[in-house]
Amino acid sequence: MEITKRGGKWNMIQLYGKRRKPEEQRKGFDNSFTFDHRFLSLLMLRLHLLRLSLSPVSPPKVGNMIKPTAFASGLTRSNLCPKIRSTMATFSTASESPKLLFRQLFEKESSTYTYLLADVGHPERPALLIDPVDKTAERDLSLVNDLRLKLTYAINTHVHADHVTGTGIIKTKMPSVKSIISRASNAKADLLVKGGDRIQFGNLFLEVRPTPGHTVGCVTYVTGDGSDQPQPRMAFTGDALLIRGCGRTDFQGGSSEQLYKSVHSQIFTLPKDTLLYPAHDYKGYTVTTVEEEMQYNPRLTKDQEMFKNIMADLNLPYPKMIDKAVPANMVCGLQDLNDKHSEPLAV
Ligand SMILES: N[C@@H](CCC(=O)N[C@@H](CSS)C(=O)NCC(=O)O)C(=O)O
Repeated sequence: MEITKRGGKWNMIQLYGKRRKPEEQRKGFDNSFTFDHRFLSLLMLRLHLLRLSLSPVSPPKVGNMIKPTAFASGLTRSNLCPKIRSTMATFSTASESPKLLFRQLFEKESSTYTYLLADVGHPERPALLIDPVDKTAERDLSLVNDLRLKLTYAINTHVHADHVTGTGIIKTKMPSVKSIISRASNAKADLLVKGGDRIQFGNLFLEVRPTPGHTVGCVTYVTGDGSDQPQPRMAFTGDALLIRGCGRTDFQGGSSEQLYKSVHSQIFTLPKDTLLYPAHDYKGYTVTTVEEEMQYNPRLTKDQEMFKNIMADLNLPYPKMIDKAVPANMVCGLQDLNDKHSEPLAV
């Protein structure tokens, strides 16, 4: 390849190129070869394969699991020739380093945050939504679509009392999406999780931590611990911990004693720089850290007895939608959709 500058423009005379048509030459185009991206791609692929043939062959290791990811998209060992087989395995390692795409989304009527996470380093771009809301489910799906993600899970941190989850609508529009909630919530969903479980999306995962107290089944989802996982870690605390606040404890099996223990044992023990993302904010905050809340949270920095008194004196009115929201969320938002939805739910 030769690169020249003529008339203030750089021109590439490329080995894999295409000569310009005579009429283009007459119009004053440069009469050298034009650059053709298809040929460049071919050249780069050849160089890449040459490089791969010199590197050791091993499938990607994810935690304790060996993932045969080269074969995840319909390719099987039997339909690959031996030479391709070895390069495919190595190729998948190189192309699948986890890379987190993260979006914080807001539903203004209930002041709810929904979170979109995806592994865009994985060829399938698997994604999950945490705490989607019915009113903004279409917006969330349109974003998933725009970003070319494959939505795998719609996850709830708990049975919400102030809004209906978007999980039902999402499952109706995208039946392959699996709903997730904690087993302790006693709600119905495709997958029921408990403390210690991992929710895998591509080569990234969320760890489930039980954080009861606002409701019996509240959990916090934390990004994985490991050098191949996002740093700093991120925790999606639902209503257990709000920025400079916490969830109320006066219904759905709430307990201030339990909430205090949950936050101190499951959230404040995370690394200090862990980013905390709550399910609601009523003051305009978006994110906080473990360190910040351990220092400034006006409720949770107190001792347990004081915390109990603070919570007992909150005197908040019941959420306006509680009578509609709780029954709907006990079936992950599928209450009006069951006739249209044939997939059985696991209890
Ligand atoms: N006004 C809202 C409900 C507000 C509310 O009660 N928020 C809950 C989380 S949603 S159940 C909460 O725990 N708040 C804690 C606090 O200190 O504000 C409505 O009517 O929907």
